Amino acid sequence: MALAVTAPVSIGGADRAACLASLTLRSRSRRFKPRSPACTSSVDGRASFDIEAKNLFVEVRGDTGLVVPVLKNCSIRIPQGQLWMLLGPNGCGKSTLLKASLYGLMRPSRGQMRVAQPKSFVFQNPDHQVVMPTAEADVAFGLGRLQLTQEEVRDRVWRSLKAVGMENYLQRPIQTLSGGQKQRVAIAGALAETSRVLLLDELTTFLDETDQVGVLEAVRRVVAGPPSVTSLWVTHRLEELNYADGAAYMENGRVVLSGSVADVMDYINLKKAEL
Ligand SMILES: Nc1ncnc2c1ncn2[C@@H]1O[C@H](COP(=O)(O)OP(=O)(O)OP(=O)(O)O)[C@@H](O)[C@H]1O
Repeated sequence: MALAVTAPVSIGGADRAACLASLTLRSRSRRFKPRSPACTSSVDGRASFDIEAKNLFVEVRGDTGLVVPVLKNCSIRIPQGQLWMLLGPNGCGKSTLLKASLYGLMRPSRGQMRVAQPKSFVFQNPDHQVVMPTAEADVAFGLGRLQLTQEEVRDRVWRSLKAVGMENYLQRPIQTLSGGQKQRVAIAGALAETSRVLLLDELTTFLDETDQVGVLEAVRRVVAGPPSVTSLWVTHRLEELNYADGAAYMENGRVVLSGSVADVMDYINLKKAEL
């Protein structure tokens, strides 16, 4: 069955019922209760979003010097205090959208991007981010520019490492940590800077299954807070959707579907079935 999706939609009704029978991917049992992807969390009852892109365009200059559009009228909204996964085929613009969320890494040419502050980006390869000799020194590194006492720094570092389950590794030389443990140190660094938004780019690419689950569970704990954090995670791994409150799917520079994990899974399975 062909499904033409040109704007953010959710799949429902007869289409959905007809497709469910052919699905091959089912959600594994979840270890947490996802929040409603359409939740409202502000005091006045209106929806509150920590990440919001509206009709965003991003262009880059290609190797030949020509300007290449990468994001084309891309829109997305991530509710406060939720973990959302961003999926889509290679080259559709996922990382670009994440980088556009951090002005400076990639500046939109048109449209609006609003991301709550402070915000942090965690890279795919922790070796590009975790640079100090010990876990403690690395998490403390970003705090140097703040006017904090030594005791405050120590306290923040410990609390941040504890949030990702790494409080027993304070003095551990970085080169002796696994990839997943380094990723958790990188996340702790963002938390120590009291980041309200975490932008996460394929964090588990280089990790085995144990480390993958360790990082996913750490991010879930961090998102739950307190204080709660909002997170957008780019992934190709469908099993990671089981940890998300919501999901968005991109194609050709724009978000074509955004909402519940079940809807995005259904859409991906539909696409697989069409191949
Ligand atoms: N600085 C740049 N110069 C030239 N092309 C770029 C640049 N940045 C991104 N692109 C192109 O924009 C497109 C989208 O790239 P992006 O990395 O955002 O995709 P992606 O969906 O994250 O891909 P993947 O899943 O493979 O990581 C690709 O075709 C990429 O080659």
